[in-house]
Amino acid sequence: MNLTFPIITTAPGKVIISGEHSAVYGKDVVASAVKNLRCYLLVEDISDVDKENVHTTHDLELDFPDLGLRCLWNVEQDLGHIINNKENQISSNAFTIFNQHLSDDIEIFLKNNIVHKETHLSHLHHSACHVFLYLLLHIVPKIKNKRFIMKSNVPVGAGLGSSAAVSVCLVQALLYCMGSEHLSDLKTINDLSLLGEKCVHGTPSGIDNAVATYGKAIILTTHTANGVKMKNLKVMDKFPESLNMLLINTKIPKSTKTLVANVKKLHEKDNNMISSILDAMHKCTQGILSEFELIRILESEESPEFEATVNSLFEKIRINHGLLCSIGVSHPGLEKIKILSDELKIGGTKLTGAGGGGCAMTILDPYASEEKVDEFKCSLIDLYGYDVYKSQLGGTGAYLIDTNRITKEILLDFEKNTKINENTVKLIDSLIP
Ligand SMILES: Nc1ncnc2c1ncn2[C@@H]1O[C@H](COP(=O)(O)OP(=O)(O)O)[C@@H](O)[C@H]1O
Ligand SMILES: C[C@@](O)(CCOP(=O)(O)O)CC(=O)O
Ligand SMILES: [Mg+2]
Repeated sequence: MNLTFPIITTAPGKVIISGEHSAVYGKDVVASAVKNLRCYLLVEDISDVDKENVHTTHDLELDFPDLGLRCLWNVEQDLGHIINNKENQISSNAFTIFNQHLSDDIEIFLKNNIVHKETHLSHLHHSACHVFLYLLLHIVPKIKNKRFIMKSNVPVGAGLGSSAAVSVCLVQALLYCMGSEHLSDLKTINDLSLLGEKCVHGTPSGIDNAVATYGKAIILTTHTANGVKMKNLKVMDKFPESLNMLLINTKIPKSTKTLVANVKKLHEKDNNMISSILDAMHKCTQGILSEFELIRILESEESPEFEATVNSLFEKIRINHGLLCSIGVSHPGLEKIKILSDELKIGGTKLTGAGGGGCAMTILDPYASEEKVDEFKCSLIDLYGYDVYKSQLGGTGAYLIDTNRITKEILLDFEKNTKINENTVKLIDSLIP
């Protein structure tokens, strides 16, 4: 295989319609890719001129400008002790299994090599380096002379799956660097990106990386066969066309790791009570899916039955949010959105993703007036400074753009600018099927 560089890999963010947190405990979950939110990773060769310019002998560069993070490493000098340890070497029959030893060694390396202050940013840096090094050393430890520049339109830590989109982009790019024939094998990409999510928060359900890998909308269910838990992915054909959705970003920072750990503590403290809440969330997800199906059948004519089904959907979304609130994953900033949505009666609102800040979603009532919806949006923007997006659901999952399709314009924007340019996004997106 003739490997040419640069390449770009890209994957979408997601919105969880129902089932966040309960999914970690094997309950049903449904989520969709979001068309206008994607992550982009450029991988290119490091030239000798680049090295002379910074007077180093680095042969690996991580450049994550969204986090203000840049690391230059020399693979042999800095990471050789990790790579050469037999326990960190991944055999081909364990290629998609998480290696705790490797993850622990990376943790020690980062503790000794990255300046640690107890700030939100330094937690983000730590977690981003951990995921990057884990996937790199797991998939292609022999890598040399490559720069990885990651730029994303998925807001970081907002509940829209930025961590999973990052992992999926890294995995597909690393499979390319390895010269793997699994490069476009979505199952391998999905399995390996789950390992990246494990680095971020320990016990991922797999829904975020599945959506970032496969795109579209996905229902993830878990069943037990002979005592072994098995995950089943089902691509959902379509959402009802009569329903529009808003995504509201409070911009309140949160970490999925902390929220998942808090729910775990609660679950350990009162297993019975929390299990019942998780079961109720499972029923909510199943109910929401049935309402969607019925709405799709009924939506061509606005009958009383259609209206009743839409109301029943909103009821389940309300219950789902209440259940999430009861396990402590809401936030006063999210409740403000919920209250305003109830006051103006414009549809069903719930938090989405891990909660504790980040985003809420509102499915708009098709009978709500335009004025009320505008009042809702303007109040959120003007009163609280939130971002409001009209979300377009669906879209392509993991995708690789090869060297011949990367124009000078795209390359220059990646190399020179901190934030990805809107035109570059349009150019790249036009290359995605
Ligand atoms: N643009 C980005 N560049 C590099 N790393 C990123 C980027 N966006 C997200 N990440 C990674 O994802 C982590 C945030 O994940 P998480 O807490 O699960 O929030 P989210 O809800 O956005 O997935 C960050 O700590 C970092 O490791
Ligand atoms: C809380 C959880 O259900 C979703 C987390 O999503 P996000 O990282 O907040 O985008 C965790 C999971 O499913 O792995
Ligand atoms: Mg995440």
